Amino acid sequence: MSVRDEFDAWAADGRDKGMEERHWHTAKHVLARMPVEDGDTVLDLGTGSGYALRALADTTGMSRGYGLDGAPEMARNAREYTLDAEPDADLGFVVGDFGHLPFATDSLDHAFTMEAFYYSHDPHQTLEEVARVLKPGGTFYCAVNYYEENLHSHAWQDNISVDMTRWDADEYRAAFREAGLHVAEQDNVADREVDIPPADEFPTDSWETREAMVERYRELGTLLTVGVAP
Ligand SMILES: C[S@@+](CC[C@H](N)C(=O)[O-])C[C@H]1O[C@@H](n2cnc3c(N)ncnc32)[C@H](O)[C@@H]1O
Repeated sequence: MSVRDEFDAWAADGRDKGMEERHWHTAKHVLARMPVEDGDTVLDLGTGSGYALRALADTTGMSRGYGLDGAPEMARNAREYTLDAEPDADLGFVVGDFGHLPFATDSLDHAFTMEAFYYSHDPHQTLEEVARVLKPGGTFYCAVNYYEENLHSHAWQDNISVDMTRWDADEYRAAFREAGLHVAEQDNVADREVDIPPADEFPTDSWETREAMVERYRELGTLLTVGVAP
């Protein structure tokens, strides 16, 4: 199944909002670290419901944001939610693919992506595209929950028809550098909000042990890699 078919179905049955709720626990900490200044332009790759741009518009002086998504229904929902929110910045949602970013070279100040990068058909090409569209000194905040060290995420591929790339932290750093980005930092951002029941309630439907759930959320959390365009 294509990205379009898979994620249009998610948008149609409300899973875009479900993702937003789950991802917000760590995405908000990543967004708060982005050095967005007044007048900046920000790209959100795989924008889903578009919450990241609306949050940045609320908390920074950014003037323009583009949410790119391969699923037209996701982009349509994001547009609707954004109209309702009446953000201070000019936010637009475009349908496109991570392989060919529809932006001019050296045109964007920052890029963000949450739980989307690893769906790219060619993640190396996507990084080259990000490096191309960022202005010198522009940053790329790349956040993923599906990665090699997070053993608890490995089975996710079985439930989704789009191929997913599972890199470890070293591979992320190496790929960023190969694409010409400097690696400014890499970090695990813990999810401190997901409810973890007391030990005597395990096993649950999803978790054999409390230790495994603690490791997944409180220790591994979201892997963040930050690249800077030279
Ligand atoms: C798991 S969702 C995450 C959405 C949002 N960033 C969030 O945190 O909730 C991944 C999104 O990336 C989009 N996507 C996946 N592969 C893509 C590709 N190759 N090009 C453009 N968008 C893609 C999907 O349509 C989907 O909306």
